[in-house]
Formats: sequence, structure tokens, C-alpha cells
Amino acid sequence: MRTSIATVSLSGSLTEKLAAASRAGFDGVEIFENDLLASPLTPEDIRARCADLGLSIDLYQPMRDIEAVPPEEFARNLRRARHKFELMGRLGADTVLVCSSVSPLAEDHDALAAAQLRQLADLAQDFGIRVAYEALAWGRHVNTYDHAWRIVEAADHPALGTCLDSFHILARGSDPKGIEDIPGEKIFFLQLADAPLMAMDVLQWSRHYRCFPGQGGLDVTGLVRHVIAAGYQGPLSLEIFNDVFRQAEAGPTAVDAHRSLLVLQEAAGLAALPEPVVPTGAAFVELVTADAEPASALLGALGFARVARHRSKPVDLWQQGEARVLVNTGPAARRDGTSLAAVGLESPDPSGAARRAEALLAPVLPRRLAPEDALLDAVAAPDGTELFFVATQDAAQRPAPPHWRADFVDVPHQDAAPHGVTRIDHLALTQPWHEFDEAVLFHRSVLGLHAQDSVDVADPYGLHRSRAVTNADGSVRIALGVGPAPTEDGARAQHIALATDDVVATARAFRDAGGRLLAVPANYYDDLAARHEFPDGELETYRELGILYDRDAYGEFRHCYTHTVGRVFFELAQRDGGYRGYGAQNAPVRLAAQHAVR
Ligand SMILES: O=C(O)c1ccc(O)c(O)c1
Ligand SMILES: [Mg+2]
Repeated sequence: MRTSIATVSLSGSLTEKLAAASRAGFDGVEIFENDLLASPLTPEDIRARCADLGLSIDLYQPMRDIEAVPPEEFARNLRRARHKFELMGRLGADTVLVCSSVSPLAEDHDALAAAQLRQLADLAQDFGIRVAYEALAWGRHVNTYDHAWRIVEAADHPALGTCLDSFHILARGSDPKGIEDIPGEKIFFLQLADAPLMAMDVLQWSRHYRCFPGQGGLDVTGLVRHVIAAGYQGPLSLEIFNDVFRQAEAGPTAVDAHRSLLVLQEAAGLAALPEPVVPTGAAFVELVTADAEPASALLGALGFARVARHRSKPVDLWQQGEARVLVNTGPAARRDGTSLAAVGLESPDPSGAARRAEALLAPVLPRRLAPEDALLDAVAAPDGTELFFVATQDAAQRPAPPHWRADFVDVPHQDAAPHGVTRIDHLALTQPWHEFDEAVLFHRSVLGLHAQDSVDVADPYGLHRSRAVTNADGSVRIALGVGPAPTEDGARAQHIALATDDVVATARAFRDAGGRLLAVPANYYDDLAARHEFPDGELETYRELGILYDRDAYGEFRHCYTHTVGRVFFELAQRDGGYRGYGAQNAPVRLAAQHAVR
């Protein structure tokens, strides 16, 4: 279907908003009156600009407080409307949105509302314009979609229809099934917005917290199905009032927006995308650094051995069990110390995974490899992390894609006694403050991962939010986070959690090899003793090594942390009995301890 976005959803000047919408692939826009009023462009300029950008102007909005008012007030409203219709003629927009009145002058009088909307539609028709009447969830007398439709039906005018807005409908808990009783041709417009579920005043909720479909808790897809079943043929249009998007760069926000509509159309059965190819494991993570020494020392103390080197690039492969860490000192090395730049995801179909990513607007990365190297399918996540889709060992045995490991040449190494690390348990990647919701939708839709509930964790200097995305068997777990102090380096920390079957032994070996474990305050262990019973001596061991403890309905979790190099630190994690979490309960203590070290 055609896709559209309201200019209020994006930051910047009208010119910037239009450029971003066009570049992200939208077919049209809703022009918000304030954006037009604040623009130095004439309506004719805006029309031409949209035409150049391949955008139609699908809606002009809003007109407010029009209906069910005393006659002299309505006369003034019609005068105002005439001006707007003339303006719309210059813009080349043929549909105007009228939202249900919030005016204290408005009467609770459906027949009056219908008669006045009919008069407005008569005037609009003279200008070749259609009026779409929308119930605001906080409208004074009209605040549900079925009420707005009853008035439109009573007015019975060809230039008058209704505008449905998923936020207003779902936020009030209306049953969207009734939409199917509205004739499709009388649904003049469909606005889509999601929102996180919150118990708050609906106007504040709408004006500050709307988000793109799939990023909140409303069943926008289900609503769209009803609207399509009713016979609606107009565009799917995003109308998002959101404090974060108002500040974030328009370009990436528009891409995030368009991706949400692609995913929604797939879910509603309106469009097909290449099937998701769910990753089956973490093949490697790649650190980039100008100076390999701190990361190498840390890996060595953790019991990793430097087993191979890339045959054409300055990249070392460190391995322990099935955990692999690449250390790259090449031109990609960033100036901000050591950071996690790439993740190798094992995929049963790497090129299929890349096709889906590309269809969902993920930037496909240049493969920047030597001619003899394996061709790797790679895309960039919203935070810039490079995701490599690499063939699983199984798939590589088929004549299919060459295996990434073949690009590395074994180097002689002492068989360092491994410390019990078996594989990568999870990755925790702190996102830029304005990209958290986008990152979650990206990982869900592009990689086919499942998102767990979001958890809030107290940090001494703000609130840290975290949401894990995982595959079905937990062999891929990525905890996406967003932290306080957007300007501070520490706020973009990244960590790699390594699985061990015996965290005490692994932590001891790390410490004995010269590694520094994050110290945890004694108060934490006093509290732990109050909450759980431990065998004699066990808590003392935990305290000595800074091991934190948690349990859920499925099992137990013991974990501890290394010091940080650049943006990166490691966690040692022992899951027993199917524990599903990430120790969020302990995160405030860990964050405080890390601040103290810093
Ligand atoms: O918040 C508002 O005023 C407002 C205006 C126009 C809309 O379409 C809407 O859904 C909300
Ligand atoms: Mg709306």
C-alpha cells in the first residue's frame, strides 16, 4: 500500500522533513499546519518541492474546534475554512483533517455537529476538497471512532468521511472490530501510531509518547486488518508525536518509520518480504582498537589464546571454547579506545538474512575484503554495529558459502590452560539515547529475534533501560540498553558476557592471571544473605571475587565483571537450570561499582 508520514513525526525544518521522508521511501506526507506556517517556502514552493521528491501531499491538518458550536462561531469557522481550502488548492492537497472539538463552546449535540460538518463539506466540495473527521481520544463530546462515524453517516455528504487514528482508538480501549461496519470509501484516511502501555492522561500520552508501529504495546496490526477488511484503499500514514523523535535526526528516524510500516504490512498480510533467517549462534565479536595491548592483556587473563591471524588484515582471532573475539587494529580502529564494532552471527542462510535486512532498509556494508577472502554478508545495525551473517559450520559443509574461519591462518600459540569459558552467553550493547526503540524493532524484524519485556535499572546518575532480544534456544542473546548522560563516554558501554559452567573457578583463574575483577560492596552480600540461604563459605567466596547472584523461576545466575578497556568490559556468567534473565536485579550495584572505579 502507499505509505505516508505526518511532518510532525520528524525533526527539523519542513524542507528537511520532506527530504528525509522521500529518501526513506515514503510515497506521501501529511503536512502539519505548524510546519507550513514556520516555513519560508510558499505553498507553491512546497508543492513543487514535494513533486520533485516524489511525494504526494495526502493530508493537510489539523482544523480544530469546528463543529457543534453556536451559529456565529460556526460562521467564523467557515470563514477560516475557506482560507484553508484556498491554501490547500495552492498546495495541491485534497484532503483536510478536522479533529473533534475540544472547545468549551461545543455542545453535546450530534445533529448540530452533523449539520455543520455537512455545511463544511459543501464548501470543501466547491474547492475539490474532502473533509476527514477524526475523533480525538480527549474530544469534548466526540472521542470514539464509532461516535465520529455516526455523525459522518448522519451528515451524509460525499465530501465528508472519517479519519481513523489507531492511537485514539486503541488508547481508549475501543473494540476495532466495529471498523468493519464502516464502508471503506467513507474511511477517508488512516493514521497509524503505537505507544508503550502507560497509565496516564491520554492527551499527554498521545502528545509525547507515540511511537512507530511495533515499538509500543498497541495492536496496530490487528486494527489495520479491520480497516483493510472494511475496504479502505488510502495510504498507511504515520502520525507520531514523540519527544525523542522531535530531537533526533530526521533521516534515520524516517528510515526507522518506513521500516515499521514494512514490518506492519508483512504482519497484516499486505506485503511479502524475504523470510526472516533467525541467527543460530554468535560466531564471533570483533573489537576495534588503535592499540591492541589492553584488549589482548584482558583476553589473555580471561584464558583466551591468540590462535590465528587474518591473512590480509591486522586482525587477530582469540578463542576459548566456542567463544571467539577478533581484535582489529586496522583502519577501522576508532579513536575512542577499544570498542565492539562487529558481531558475527551464525546463520543457516547468510545471503537470505542479508536480503531480508536489505528489504528492511538496513544499510548493506561494503565487504572490504581481499579478493581471496570469503564474501561475507554484512549490514549495519542502527548504532553502527556491523552484523556479519556467517555460515554455520553445518552450512559450510554444503557447497554453499565459504566459511569465515578460512580467512584466518593459524599462528603458533601456547595452549594456555583455558579458564572454563565455553561460549558467548550474551552481548549488551548500549544504544545512542534516541535509537533505543529503533534498535529493538530492528533486531526483532531484521533478525527475527524475540523481544523480552523492557526493564528499568537505577544507575547512580540516571535510569538505564534494557530490553533483551533472543532467539528461541537462547544461543543468541543481545541486551539492548539505553543509559543516562548521553554525552558521557561511559554511557555507551558495551559488554560481552562469557558463559562458564563454574564462575568461581573462571573468576579465580582470571584474577590469578593478573585480571582485575569489579569489586562489589559488602552491603550487597549482607542483603544477599538476608534474601537467600547459601552453603557455608559460599557468600565469602562471592564477596572475595565480586560475584553477583540472582535466581528466577527457572534457575540461578552467578556473574562477575572485569575492568573496562575503552568502552568494553567482559562479564563471566554461569546459568544453571534454565535461568532466563541477565541479572537485572544486580545491575544497579554493578553500575554504581563501575562509576566508582571510573
Ligand atoms: O494532539 C492533537 O491535537 C492531534 C491533532 C491531530 C491529530 O490527527 C491527532 O491525532 C492529534
Ligand atoms: Mg490523528
